Amino acid sequence: MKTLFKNIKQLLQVRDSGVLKVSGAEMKELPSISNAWMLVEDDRIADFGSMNDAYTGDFDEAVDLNGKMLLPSWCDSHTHIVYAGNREQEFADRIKGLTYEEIANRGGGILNSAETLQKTSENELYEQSARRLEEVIGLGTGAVEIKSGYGLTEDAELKMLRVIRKLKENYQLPVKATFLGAHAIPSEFKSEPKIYMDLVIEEILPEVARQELAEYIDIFCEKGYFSVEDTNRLLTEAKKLGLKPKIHVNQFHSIGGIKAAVDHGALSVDHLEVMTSEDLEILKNSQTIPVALPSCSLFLSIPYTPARDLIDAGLPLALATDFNPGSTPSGNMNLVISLACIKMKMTPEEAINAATINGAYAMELSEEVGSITRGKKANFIVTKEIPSYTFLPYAFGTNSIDSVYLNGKILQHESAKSL
Ligand SMILES: N=CN[C@@H](CCC(=O)O)C(=O)O
Ligand SMILES: [Zn+2]
Repeated sequence: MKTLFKNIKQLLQVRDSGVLKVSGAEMKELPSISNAWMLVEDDRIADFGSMNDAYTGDFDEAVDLNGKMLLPSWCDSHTHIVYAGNREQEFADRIKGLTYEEIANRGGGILNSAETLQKTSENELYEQSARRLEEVIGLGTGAVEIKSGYGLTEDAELKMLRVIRKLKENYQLPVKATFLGAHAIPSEFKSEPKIYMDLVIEEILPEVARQELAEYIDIFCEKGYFSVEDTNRLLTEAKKLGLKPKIHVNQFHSIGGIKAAVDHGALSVDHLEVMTSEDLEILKNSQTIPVALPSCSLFLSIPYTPARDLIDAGLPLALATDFNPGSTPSGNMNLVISLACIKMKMTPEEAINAATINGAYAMELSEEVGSITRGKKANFIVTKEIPSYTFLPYAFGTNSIDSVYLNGKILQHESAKSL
């Protein structure tokens, strides 16, 4: 099946194969073709060019995109989409003056979500999570990473990871799974946190690896959660089982998590709201990609990741949602790119690069998705008629998406199932 998309106002993020991420000043460039065509053959991008050099080959169907733009789907490399229930009561409590930390200290926060998830059946958890996944696909996400970490017992962590596996099987977008058993210390281990780490490392992790339920390992390396020593221990063991680190660091404090991550060859370090110059230097000498989560900063009123410092130091940067019930109850990558521009002073080109090709890199998917490249998966967004691509982050809160495609097929009725 060959479909020709013609009269595309602008075809965005056009790259040769081999560009797996963009760093520093490269992020200012968003290669594009104005007045373009693109040919999709089955589930792949087959070819593209300028309408001035029109496509003359055969095709089965033509779609006229007069005035509309086409860009690769968003690649959301950090989410916690699989969770049960919500935490809107904590939201109201924070408005009244309690802090995120105070709520966590009185047994709320991650432990609150874990209690709910433990009581929720696997089927119900799947149904709630599938609804969220369908919502974000409709918002233009075409590849996603999903973490466990709201189970905090062997049974509940494995339940979460089985739900992620089922989402992978049932939905037509690449899904990567991350084991985040070290997300918070359950209350029963409060006085002996080491025993919980022993459980995660000696019991749960080997089972996750045996059942091949996750590609990545994560830990919340933060004061009051897990130490650098815990991080080193976990990452050492996970590596032996073939799980690469993508870890939560520097959300509230810089305690040495970035160094530990880089020492263990982490694929990404995520959050980074609090950065020291030493942290920046360590990243400059590494292959680890920083990931910023601006919707979390908005929701918790905490600092934004210093994107300018990172990019101006020549580093790559990816943007992701962090979709979760506590710190970011939103999986909207369109809002993420707006916040990146408005609050982090990223240019529209930098934000779109960070949310597409660099997001794909942060999931080891940039040979498959993240740019308009011959041979890549035809996962893309068609915009409404908009004046320029800058309109996407500029018109924050506006839905500028006309339609989304996964594997060359248009999403019907808000559902990406069984395309
Ligand atoms: N910071 C750690 N984990 C999540 C939030 C967890 C929660 O509050 O439920 C995050 O990435 O923001
Ligand atoms: Zn997170």
